[in-house]
Amino acid sequence: MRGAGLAFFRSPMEEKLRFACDPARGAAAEGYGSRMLANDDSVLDWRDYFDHHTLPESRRDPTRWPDFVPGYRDTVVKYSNNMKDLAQKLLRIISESLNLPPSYIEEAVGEVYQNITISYYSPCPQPDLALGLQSHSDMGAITLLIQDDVGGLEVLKDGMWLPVSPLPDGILVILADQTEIITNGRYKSAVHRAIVNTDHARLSVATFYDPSKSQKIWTAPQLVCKEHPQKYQDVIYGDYVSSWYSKGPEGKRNIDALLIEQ
Ligand SMILES: O=C(O)CCC(=O)C(=O)O
Ligand SMILES: [Fe+2]
Repeated sequence: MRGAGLAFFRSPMEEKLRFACDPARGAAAEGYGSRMLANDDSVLDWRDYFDHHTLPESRRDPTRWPDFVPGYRDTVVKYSNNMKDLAQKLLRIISESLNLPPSYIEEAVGEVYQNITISYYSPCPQPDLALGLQSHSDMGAITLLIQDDVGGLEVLKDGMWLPVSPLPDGILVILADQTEIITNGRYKSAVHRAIVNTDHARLSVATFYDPSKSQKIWTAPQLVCKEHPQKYQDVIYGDYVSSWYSKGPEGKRNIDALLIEQ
């Protein structure tokens, strides 16, 4: 999967632009895009990406993906199916760890909407003025990330940014906001960002396991008690996503807007 991505990003711009995302389709459009320019004057995102809509199969149209890298489309389809299985296994383990029925979180999320985003961060002449990808938490249920050996991902822990050592053969699990809501905060979504450097390009592939826009997400009643009052309001996932796109992450967790005053 990383090889396919790298071959794409190293291809001539005119080839890549044949698969550019359509800005008219909004921020969630599929295809090749670039955030090398700031949309305001504060933070620069120094990142090229390719976003694939992979599940449910009705959204999956491999003709929208590169045709000039041999094996690209088959690789993405295979990877999509494998990552779905792995994400579901992990959600089962998480459910069981909380004494919920194994399929609890999977069912609470409903039909999976999976997107796969390859990010390519080229070397940046002034890394102190830019971020590869600004601070955010992922909005869906769970994200599986693979990366090369360059490093650049950081997670926020106790107010400090900690670098994540890149494990080129590992799959990094990033819990996302809906899992935090369903588990009443027992599992927390991770605030993370990507930084860039002057010398090395970096490639990562994030596979997002998200609910459908119409799915209602609520906290498992089994996890609400006197010691653990309900933390978050119920939310329709589509409304959650729109509020992120209208306000932007700005380093603050989108999920905090749902906090119930205790
Ligand atoms: O490039 C990375 O390591 C992070 C990517 C990421 O967080 C995302 O696409 O949501
Ligand atoms: Fe992320």
